[in-house]
Amino acid sequence: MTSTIPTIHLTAFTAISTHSDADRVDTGQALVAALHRYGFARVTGHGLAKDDVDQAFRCNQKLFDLPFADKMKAPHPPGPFPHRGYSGTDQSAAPPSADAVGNPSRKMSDLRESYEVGSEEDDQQQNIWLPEETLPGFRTDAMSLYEKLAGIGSVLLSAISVGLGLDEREHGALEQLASRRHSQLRFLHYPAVSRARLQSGVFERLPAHNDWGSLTMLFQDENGGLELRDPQTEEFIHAEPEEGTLVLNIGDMLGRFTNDYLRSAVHQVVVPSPDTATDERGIPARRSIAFFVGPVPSYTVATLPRFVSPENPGRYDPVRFDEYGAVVSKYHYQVGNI
Ligand SMILES: O=C(O)CCC(=O)C(=O)O
Ligand SMILES: [Fe+2]
Repeated sequence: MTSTIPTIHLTAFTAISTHSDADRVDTGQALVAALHRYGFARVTGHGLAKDDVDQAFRCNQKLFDLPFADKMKAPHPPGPFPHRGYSGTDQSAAPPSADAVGNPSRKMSDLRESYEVGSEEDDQQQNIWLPEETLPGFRTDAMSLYEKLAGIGSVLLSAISVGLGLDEREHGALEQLASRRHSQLRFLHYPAVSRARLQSGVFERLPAHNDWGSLTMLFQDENGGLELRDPQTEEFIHAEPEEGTLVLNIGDMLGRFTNDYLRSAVHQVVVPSPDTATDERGIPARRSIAFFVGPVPSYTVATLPRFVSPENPGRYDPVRFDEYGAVVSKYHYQVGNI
């Protein structure tokens, strides 16, 4: 693996008064260059305070540490929609037999649990909450995190707009790709993997996929595993966890909007190689928090004319975000990716 993930310092956009317009153009262009070349970047100076990140991971831990029966008080409904509440399997149940371990049809959810949250003002999907007494403060904390991350999503889009040099009309179209009421916050927990299970083969915790929104911000704990595919070499690059850094990746909507000038990034979460399992018990658990920025569901995403030319014909027809999401999420649900 030769490539490294570029790091962009966003302070020109998050500490406005101490930076000039020229700084913002430099930052925007550096961000766009990274997203054009790779479809992803690390971002520092994003404006989410360390305390907020720590609090978010405490929330993640308390949530998934609950007994399975408690987590099932807010179950994700069957099917991909609404994409809200808890998905996972009972980790305390008997581990699968050796046969089941080698069986590729085993549900991926054995290796992952998640909890999805949206805006309280989302008119399409309602949140599914645990009873307050089951996890006091979770609802308030999750909503506060949602709002902060939605704000950072808008800042990132502004930086992209400056970097692309969009005019006012084009900027208006880009802004439609981020709806504060229709984005999604996802808490993820990948349980520890025992030595016995590791020896049965290395598998993904989350198979390779693209996100279908506009862009995704990802915070991960110190236990790595996230890999992003370099679109030129097609090699996966390991995103080594770094404190204070989020990993930004482009989703399908921004890919379509820019005719792939900004590339929707293929990414996955792998179980670290068994050789790295210094712990007798195997590979430790991993936690992450993803925030998916997306358009209003009824919005039709069309490629900006500036990205289309006779040499570079348009690759995509306009598509309504909800119609696109319905097809893609149904697929992901069927294969067990969500
Ligand atoms: O957990 C991670 O690092 C990645 C999560 C992810 O890609 C997703 O939820 O779409
Ligand atoms: Fe993803």
